[in-house]
Amino acid sequence: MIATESLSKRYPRVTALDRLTVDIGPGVTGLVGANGAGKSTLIKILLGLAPASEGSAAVLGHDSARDGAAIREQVGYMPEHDCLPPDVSATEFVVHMARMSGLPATAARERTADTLRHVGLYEERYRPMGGYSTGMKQRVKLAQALVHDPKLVLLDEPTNGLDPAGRDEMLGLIRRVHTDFGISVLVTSHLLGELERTSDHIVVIDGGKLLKSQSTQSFTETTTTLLVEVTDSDAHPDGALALRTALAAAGVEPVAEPGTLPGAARLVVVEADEDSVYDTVRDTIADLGLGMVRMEQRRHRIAEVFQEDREAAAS
Ligand SMILES: Nc1ncnc2c1ncn2[C@@H]1O[C@H](COP(=O)(O)OP(=O)(O)OP(=O)(O)O)[C@@H](O)[C@H]1O
Repeated sequence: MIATESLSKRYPRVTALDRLTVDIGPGVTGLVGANGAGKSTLIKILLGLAPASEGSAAVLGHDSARDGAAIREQVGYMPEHDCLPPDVSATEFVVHMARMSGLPATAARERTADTLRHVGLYEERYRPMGGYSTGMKQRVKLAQALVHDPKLVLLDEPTNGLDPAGRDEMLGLIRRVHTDFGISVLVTSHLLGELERTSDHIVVIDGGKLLKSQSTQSFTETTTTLLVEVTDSDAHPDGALALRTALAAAGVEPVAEPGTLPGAARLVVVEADEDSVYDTVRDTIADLGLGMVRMEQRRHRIAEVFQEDREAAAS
């Protein structure tokens, strides 16, 4: 979908991209980096809206420096900042954007209605956008990126300014852009954890340089930490507590788990550094007469992988 080769962008005072070489395939790719890491600069170069200082970039096989118009025909772009005209409605605006992309009038109106419904805008779509909430504006920006049925969309910080519920809804919508329509997505965020569930692949840049590019799956490899969930029983109304106590007595000391996991209070967490721990856990649960709901190896969360990398670099 996207390939850059030693791509650099230098402004008089700052190097926004520094010899960035990266390949991005189909699916949903998260582009992560702190503010100022160079994400928006990369997107503008890919779209052919800004020239690179050095190196090259190709999108869907087109050279960004030469074929910007061909790229923009097949690619949707959701800019980061608020850029919607306040005095027109979402429908008028998205129809206009569809017409700009070359759709005939009837097709533009039909595609607009479908796309706005897909992003969750209904009756409000006839009202002027000046009165919209941030979440509604982000949805319109997403809709105009999708209306001409692109092969790829570049979404610049689509969750910016949203509350946690709005953020989750937007991330769900982005996932569906790929699963429902087969459109590939490059989505940027300064929050690593946020793209963990949404992306198939993660690219991390820092100071314009490539830090990592790998599948989300390989970021979240399994650990030796074992999560165990058990049922309660009449004899043990708090099954998890009973299991923790019995495991400690059997020489397997449960470890504390940060309360960030869903249902953390109901989970018993042990370090399974030896295979015998699995047997001890199973036998202890059977002896207590509890039901085992699940026993699974915990997966790394991406943020922890980076924490470990940073700690390794520091030591
Ligand atoms: N037109 C410009 N002129 C000068 N410097 C610029 C220009 N555009 C961006 N920069 C600088 O280049 C660096 C990268 O900016 P960029 O907007 O690409 O970062 P970003 O990762 O998208 O961050 P943010 O999310 O804050 O926009 C920053 O230091 C920024 O100040």
